[in-house]
Amino acid sequence: MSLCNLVVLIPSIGLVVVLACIGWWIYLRTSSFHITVNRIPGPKSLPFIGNTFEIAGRLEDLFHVLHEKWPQEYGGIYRFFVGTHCYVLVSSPEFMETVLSSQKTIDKGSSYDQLVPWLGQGLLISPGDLWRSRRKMLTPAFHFSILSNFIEVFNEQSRILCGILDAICASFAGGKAEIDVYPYLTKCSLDIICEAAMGTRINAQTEDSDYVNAIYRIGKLLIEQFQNPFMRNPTIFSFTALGREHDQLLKILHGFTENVIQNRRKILDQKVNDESEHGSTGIKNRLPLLDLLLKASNDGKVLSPQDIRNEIDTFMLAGHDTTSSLLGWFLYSMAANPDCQEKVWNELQSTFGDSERYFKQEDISNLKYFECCIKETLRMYPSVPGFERTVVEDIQLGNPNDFPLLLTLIFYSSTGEYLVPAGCTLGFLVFAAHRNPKFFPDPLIFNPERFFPDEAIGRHPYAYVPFSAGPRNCIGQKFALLESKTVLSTLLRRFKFEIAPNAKPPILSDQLTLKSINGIKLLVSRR
Ligand code: HEM
Repeated sequence: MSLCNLVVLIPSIGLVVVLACIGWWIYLRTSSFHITVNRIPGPKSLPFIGNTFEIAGRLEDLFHVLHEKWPQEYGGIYRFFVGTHCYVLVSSPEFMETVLSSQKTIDKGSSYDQLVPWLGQGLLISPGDLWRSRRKMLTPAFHFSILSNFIEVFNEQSRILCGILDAICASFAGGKAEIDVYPYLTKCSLDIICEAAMGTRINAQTEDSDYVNAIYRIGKLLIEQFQNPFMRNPTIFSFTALGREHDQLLKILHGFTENVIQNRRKILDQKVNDESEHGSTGIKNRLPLLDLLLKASNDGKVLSPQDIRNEIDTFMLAGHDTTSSLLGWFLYSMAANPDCQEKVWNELQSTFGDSERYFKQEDISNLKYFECCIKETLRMYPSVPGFERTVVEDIQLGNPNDFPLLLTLIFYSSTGEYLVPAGCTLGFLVFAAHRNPKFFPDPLIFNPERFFPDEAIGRHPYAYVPFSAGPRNCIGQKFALLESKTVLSTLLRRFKFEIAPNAKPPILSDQLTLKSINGIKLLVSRR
């Protein structure tokens, strides 16, 4: 290209950029969408780029900006832009209630798209009517009477975990081991959900398996993909090494689930034949989820084999990563608050004494302080620190009719009333909400007494939402709590947990669930 051409080209490009910026500036100031969203407080944003630079970078920085810095600067609602897309994030209980209790804001946000190749349209991400019919179909699988069948699995796997920790402690001088407890807890909850959802033992705690390694790896890979905006484009992603690895992992994960489903279908068919000829086969009725799906499938007419696989894969993810997070943060909280650990230990002693017996559902009523410690852990370290919905119809947050019309028009945003227009993504900042000093004074202090019945009276019901709330809340809440109580009580009866003298505080990040980037390293010893 000649010098003469360059002399013409460079100013032309400059002119186009300037004109585009002016056009964008005029659009921002005149479009009703932007006038409406800009009434919501939030950081200043650049044309086309929005606030992308402020949230780019390390996971821990992103977490800090979204859950701590901006809520402190702007309060219970703020907006920002990634490129030209508007996100409105809420942590005020009043706004959470309006949205979460509505049947209109059911569809998930675009951040979940990355999970589609693995989970398809499983319950966690399915939209509108599809979600409604699946939720109705799956709810009976979580009935109280069915959950009690699983307590044996919870106890068995807790014992295996204790055996592993025992052996590790014994290998350290003085019987006190310094370990990152997180991987052990993850494998325990993987074993539990696998048996509960699929009726299959993967022995994640004791054996190496391609399936377990693939589940581990895909969680990390999805975070790597999320961190790179280019990789979020499926076409670009498919040409990268990470994209190819992703496809390999999906082959392993889908292949495993399909195999289990086929085997279970054969067993069920066999069971029906045997029962019609000889009465019950005596096979334990411990597999409501997969059985329920297979029975509901009506030979593929209602649920295709892929639909069933999607639901099972969804439960494998939603049912293990969340619980491991709770187990890990609970042990950390106990180690960091030895007085609370002693109180829980005393309560366990008076319930179990020195007996090695299994945890039973009836024990729960004797373990009130322990239960408050679990609730307080989920307050300070909610396993799901944030989640999203797509706004398909404009939503009014608050009620402007409570205010005189003129006042509302002039001071729209300062009255605390906002309109969130269709097209935005609404995010729920559970972590920020749980650390709001208005509802939880001294929020950084671990204080289980906040959940004593007298203390909790009058607290806004949406100030504490670890399992979300409203129609699209966590379907596995009761399962998760029963599992956690079994595993944690078994661990605390046998072991003491302490913070290692030179341990660095955990670095928080949202990696599908709330995780510590530097693990959860504790000193573990036998009681
Ligand atoms: C401490 C443990 C757990 C926590 C804190 C938790 C929290 C949550 C939250 C906040 C949501 C809503 C997410 C959103 O709207 O995007 C959710 C949804 C869900 N959870 Fe859990 N969860 C836990 C354990 C479990 C377990 C053990 C299972 C399965 C056995 C499970 C299955 C699901 C499913 C399938 C959904 C989607 C429900 C729907 O959209 O209808 N969760 N969970």
